Amino acid sequence: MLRIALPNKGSLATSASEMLREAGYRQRSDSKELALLDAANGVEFFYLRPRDIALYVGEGTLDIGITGRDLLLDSGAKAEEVMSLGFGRSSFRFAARPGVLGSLGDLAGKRIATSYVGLVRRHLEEHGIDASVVRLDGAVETSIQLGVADVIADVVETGSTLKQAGLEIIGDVLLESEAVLITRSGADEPDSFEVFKRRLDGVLVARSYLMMDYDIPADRVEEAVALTPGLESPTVSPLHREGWVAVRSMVPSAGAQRLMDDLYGIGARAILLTDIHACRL
Ligand SMILES: Nc1ncnc2c1ncn2[C@@H]1O[C@H](COP(=O)(O)OP(=O)(O)OP(=O)(O)O)[C@@H](O)[C@H]1O
Ligand SMILES: O=P(O)(O)OC[C@H]1O[C@H](OP(=O)(O)OP(=O)(O)O)[C@H](O)[C@@H]1O
Ligand SMILES: [Mg+2]
Repeated sequence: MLRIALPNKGSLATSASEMLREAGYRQRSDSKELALLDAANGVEFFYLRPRDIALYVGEGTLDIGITGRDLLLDSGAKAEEVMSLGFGRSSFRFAARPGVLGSLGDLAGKRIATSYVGLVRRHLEEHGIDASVVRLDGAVETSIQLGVADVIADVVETGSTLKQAGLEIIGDVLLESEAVLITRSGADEPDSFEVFKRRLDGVLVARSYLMMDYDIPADRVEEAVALTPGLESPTVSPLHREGWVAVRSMVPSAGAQRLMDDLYGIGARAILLTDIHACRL
């Protein structure tokens, strides 16, 4: 039985559950459920605070987990990233009132409020900066207005929270984060982990590719196939109409409309795009 830690609430919870559902696993219907057994697939899910997930996995209490890269690195747990999952993207940044800091060098002697003390301390150490770190649970943007800190270090997604608080970003991104699949560092691969990873991979591919079909004169097929090489190799089948063939190929969703225009331009017709519901490569 593969024991898997999943976010119980917050920014990652819904997307993580959706991804697992798309991969064919049972998911809880009530957000108060703490654990869920999917016996048919040989897995058991435990719904935990995203911040605690790396600890459970690092200690070996649970085999694998889904959490944010920033939370994994902040925790210092003995767990490592196996695969990035393409949702929950954010960046981790310093911010302050305009004019307070010219550059990150001016952080020395300042009070920095954050919920990610591990990340911030490591960054300060690496840059030889002596500043004090104020640990807060959330709403860190308000700490400046309330006089508890001079600078904050926090997750930025759209930037609207910073804007509302009248703060501006300072310096470069400390970390680009997204949801990641994690295991215990150095552990043997748990049973059935390969199948689990392949299923998640299948979801990522199904989300980022479409299936394209078109008909084309046989003498243009090499040109067309160069535009739609597929992942392995496109399927080319004969058509009843003499001198024409049908081509079927997976194409990246991004830019698919442009690709249809280009194919039309070289003589392809009946160009169809369809969703891929699930896949194993
Ligand atoms: N807009 C966002 N706000 C906070 N975290 C985000 C956001 N977008 C993505 N994330 C990611 O979600 C993870 C934090 O999730 P967590 O559930 O702890 O915080 P939260 O979404 O702020 O929830 P809470 O309601 O408990 O404050 C981090 O990996 C973070 O990078
Ligand atoms: O860049 P944005 O799109 O505005 O998102 C980032 C904000 O969202 C999160 O706060 P949340 O609403 O989770 O409140 P919290 O600070 O109490 O965790 C995070 O801590 C930032 O404040
Ligand atoms: Mg939050």
